[in-house]
Amino acid sequence: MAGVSIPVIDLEQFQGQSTKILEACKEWGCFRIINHNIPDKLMSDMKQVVRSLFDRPLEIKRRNTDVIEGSGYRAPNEKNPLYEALGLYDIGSSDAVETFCTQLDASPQQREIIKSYSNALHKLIMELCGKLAGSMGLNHDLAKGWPCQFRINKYNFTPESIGSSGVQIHTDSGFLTILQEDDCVGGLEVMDKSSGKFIAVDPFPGSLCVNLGDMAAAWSNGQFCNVRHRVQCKQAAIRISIALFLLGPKEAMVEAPQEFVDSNNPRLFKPFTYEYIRKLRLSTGKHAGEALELMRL
Ligand SMILES: O=C(O)CCC(=O)C(=O)O
Ligand SMILES: [Fe+2]
Repeated sequence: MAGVSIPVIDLEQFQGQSTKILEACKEWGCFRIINHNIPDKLMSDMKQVVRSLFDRPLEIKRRNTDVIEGSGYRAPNEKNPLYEALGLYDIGSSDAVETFCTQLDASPQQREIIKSYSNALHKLIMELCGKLAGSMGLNHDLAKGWPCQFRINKYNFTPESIGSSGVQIHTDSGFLTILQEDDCVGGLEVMDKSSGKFIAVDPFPGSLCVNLGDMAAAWSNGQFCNVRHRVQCKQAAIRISIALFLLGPKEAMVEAPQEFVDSNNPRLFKPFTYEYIRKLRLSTGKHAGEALELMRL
């Protein structure tokens, strides 16, 4: 749909925009943030580090093993032949960040950039989640102690691949994702839930894209949209994106607070753990929100 774009939220004006942000969460499940306090230089330095990590030989990338299923290196495969990823669980742990750097032979300078980026993004995602909870009239420390998965993505788009899929349609499994997309190469598309049509999310250098996942839909008793999205190959170029996923409580049940439930808004989902949904998605191969639908009461 030409001319339609996702909402833009100015984080410096957050107080005045809480209605806009809640509307974005409900109608889109995604929005852009500007004035987020992450320096442009840190974002571009990190992108350069990411490119260089992907240029490591395969045997080095393979050292980046899973900590939880799906958290480590993903080589291109039959389903997603253009796509490669490296990852880290949990970015809130400085030991895990050090291990990631060591596995990938990061230089001292690259290590500093990865550490600064991790700290800054971790702080931002926690603050953003707190602000969302606050806008819903609840305690700001909703996500205290929740683990965060970090993933860097590389798409090797070629002239032959134009029009094909880089990453297939999915929802993110966690609560909130902050995505630094490629500042030049587009391809991300989000589904407009009212029309079911995909909308291109074009590059917007300096901003960050926020997606809400399955946990946010469950926690809000279905008020927030777990946005379906995909990446399409639009041009023959390497595309880099950097994603931070705030997952969900480690052990506690995910369920909507009583404030979101009344006779007009009955409880929609059975309580479940984040781990349960993550495993259900992986074991069924259903990644586009169907696992959450199985939890409906
Ligand atoms: O590369 C992108 O822009 C999106 C990546 C994504 O959706 C994901 O890592 O979950
Ligand atoms: Fe995603």
